[in-house]
Parts: sequence; structure tokens; C-alpha cells
Amino acid sequence: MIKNRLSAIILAGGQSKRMGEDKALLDLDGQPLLQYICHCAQAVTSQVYIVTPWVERYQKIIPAECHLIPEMSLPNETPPYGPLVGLYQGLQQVETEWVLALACDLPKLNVAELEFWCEQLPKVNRDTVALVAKSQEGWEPLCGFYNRDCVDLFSVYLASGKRSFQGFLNQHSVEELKVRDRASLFNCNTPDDLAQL
Ligand SMILES: Nc1nc2c(ncn2[C@@H]2O[C@H](COP(=O)(O)OP(=O)(O)OP(=O)(O)O)[C@@H](O)[C@H]2O)c(=O)[nH]1
Ligand SMILES: [Mg+2]
Repeated sequence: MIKNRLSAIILAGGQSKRMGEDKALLDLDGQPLLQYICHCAQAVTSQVYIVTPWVERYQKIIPAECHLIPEMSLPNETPPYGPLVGLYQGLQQVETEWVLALACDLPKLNVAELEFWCEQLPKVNRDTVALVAKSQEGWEPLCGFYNRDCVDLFSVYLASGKRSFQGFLNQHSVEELKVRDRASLFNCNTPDDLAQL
């Protein structure tokens, strides 16, 4: 039932400074990490989008049914604009009531876990604008769901010059997404993280 109410936005426009090479292209059991994330997302929605400034780089590696959204330049700002801007730009392109937001550096994400997350969506309160996982460090903004209403909230937030996802999530009506398999939140940011896999 949720499938046509839900789309997914994967962000793949980070600098990968800590990794030293593009995380989206890391090899995970023979497939690029971004491709793996696309396949996971496709298990819960047929509408999968990737927001990136590097459309050509990823065109060949993503499944044919997934759509690339080119990240637009912002006037008077130099890239990188950060993940909140990426999600905002993606949200403007989708039509579903809810969007699953994902990072491209989640090698332990899996379909069973995403299905568990999706089951929580119909139970959120009416005024909830996002359902997002939390860890010891705080919100995990790219492991969660955002209501389309967030487009307007992001717009106001960004216009005030703010870019922090934590700040945004703390100031709105956000519920904590229950996570069954904590490993699925594992963020592969550094060569050491990669070696752990
Ligand atoms: N489209 C888009 N995605 C971004 C941007 N910044 C970060 N992301 C994505 O957001 C997710 C989380 O990024 P991080 O792991 O925090 O940082 P990163 O920039 O990829 O890597 P570092 O340079 O090491 O901090 C990844 O999927 C990134 O590709 C951005 O400016 N635009
Ligand atoms: Mg990360």
C-alpha cells in the first residue's frame, strides 16, 4: 500500500574527503555502493531518485529505472552545499506524500530493515513532518522519511542561512524511527570503516 505513496531520494554529492575517493563508487561485493543502495531502495518503492552534481559519473552504474536529479547551483554560494540542500532539491521533484532519504555510504543497509522502517510510516502522527533514525551522535538524517510538507520548511530554514540537519530536525515535529538492525546505520566514511567491512 505504501509503495505509491513513497519515493526515495539518495544523496550522492558529498566530497568523500575522509575516504579520499568517491564513496558512491566503492566496490561492495562487485557492485558500486551507490548501485547497491539503489537496489535496496527499489525494494520498497518504484520511484528512486539520486541527487548529485555528477550526473554523468553515475549514469552508467545506476539501475535503468532510477532517476538522476542534477544538483542545481545556488546563487552567491560555492559548492558543496551540503546534504540538506541536496534533499531540498530532490524533494521539489517528487510527488509522493513521503520520501525515504538515504545516504550513499550505507553498506549494511538491507531490504528487511527498510521494510521494517516502512511499516512505521502509516502509524506516524498527523503533524509529524519526519520520521528519522537516531544514534548516540544524534539524528541520522539520511536514514529516515520526510513528508512533502518539508519542502516549505526547508525553504524557510535555508533562506535564514542555516544548513544544519540536526538543527532542522530539532526544531520541527520529528519522530524517532525504530531501528531493528543497528548495523544498518553503519556509515562508511573512512578507509578504516571500509577495511572493517
Ligand atoms: N547531493 C548532495 N549530497 C551530499 C552533499 N553533501 C553530502 N552529501 C551526501 O550525504 C551523505 C552523507 O555525507 P557525509 O558522509 O556526511 O559526507 P561526505 O561529504 O560524503 O564525506 P566527507 O567529505 O568525508 O565529509 C553522502 O551520501 C553524501 O554523498 C551535497 O552537497 N549534495
Ligand atoms: Mg557518511
